[in-house]
Amino acid sequence: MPVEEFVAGWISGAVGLVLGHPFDTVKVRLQTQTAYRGIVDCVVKTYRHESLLGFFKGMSFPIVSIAVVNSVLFGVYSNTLLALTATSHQERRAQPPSYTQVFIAGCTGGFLQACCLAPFDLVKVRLQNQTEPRAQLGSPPPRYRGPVHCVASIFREEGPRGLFRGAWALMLRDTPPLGLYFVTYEWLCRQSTPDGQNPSSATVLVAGGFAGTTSWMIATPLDVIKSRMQMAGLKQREYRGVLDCIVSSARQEGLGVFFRGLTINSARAFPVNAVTFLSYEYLLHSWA
Ligand SMILES: C[N+](C)(C)CCCC[C@H](N)C(=O)O
Repeated sequence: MPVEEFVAGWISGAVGLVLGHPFDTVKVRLQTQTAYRGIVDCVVKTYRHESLLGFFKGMSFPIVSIAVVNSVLFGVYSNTLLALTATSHQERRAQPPSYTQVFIAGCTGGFLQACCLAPFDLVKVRLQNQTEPRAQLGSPPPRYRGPVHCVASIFREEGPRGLFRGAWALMLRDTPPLGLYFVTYEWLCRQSTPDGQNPSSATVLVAGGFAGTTSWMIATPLDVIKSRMQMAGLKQREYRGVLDCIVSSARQEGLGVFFRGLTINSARAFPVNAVTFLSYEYLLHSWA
């Protein structure tokens, strides 16, 4: 099982995360809180109340987890293709896999990375939703002092299963859209690359960006549900499951609720995934 895809996935994921985390924080707040009138209002209030650091809340954990998660995603994707087509990453330029094989490999990687991501994503969302300003005299302390305290509190208050709150919604959010993610990337690369050659950096950037944007546009409704289920029991009501969350959210706030964060998800996804794919391809090419 080639290891370099896992390492390249790790590094490329971390690079993309730092670039995209502020977008992600605004998105999570728009999806789970009613305190903001829109993206600009959320950005202004966050900056005014919490300074620039407010946009990077909850990032320390994902820096570690995105390494694991992106490593699993790209490593499992590439090795599933190896199992399906008996070709390595380099050989696949000359012998491209079918889009069905790419979709299956992407879904496999998407499902397994979601299993790894669930506890980390829960902690990220809980910390991102803490809107108290940095510790000031007299201001109420936030519920969680940091990622480790958050894990300990969830474990104590909600039990070990509490760390996987929202996991089913996360798996539904990630599995088909990540299959589509890799199909979009492969299709765009092949449209602008002569057979048997490696795509240019510009092609990789554009294909990676559109792959990320397409995937996030498809995934946003379940991303809203996932975030709400992760916050349930704290500020939000408890839900009896994914379907209950979907029905009660639609009943209380209308169908538009499922597209909260779509704009910011799409805006964030293009640069983040352009950089992620470019660094991934660059690392594999330099290690070939
Ligand atoms: C499946 N879903 C759309 C949720 C994610 C697809 C892209 C994942 C990428 N690491 C990023 O953070 O953008």
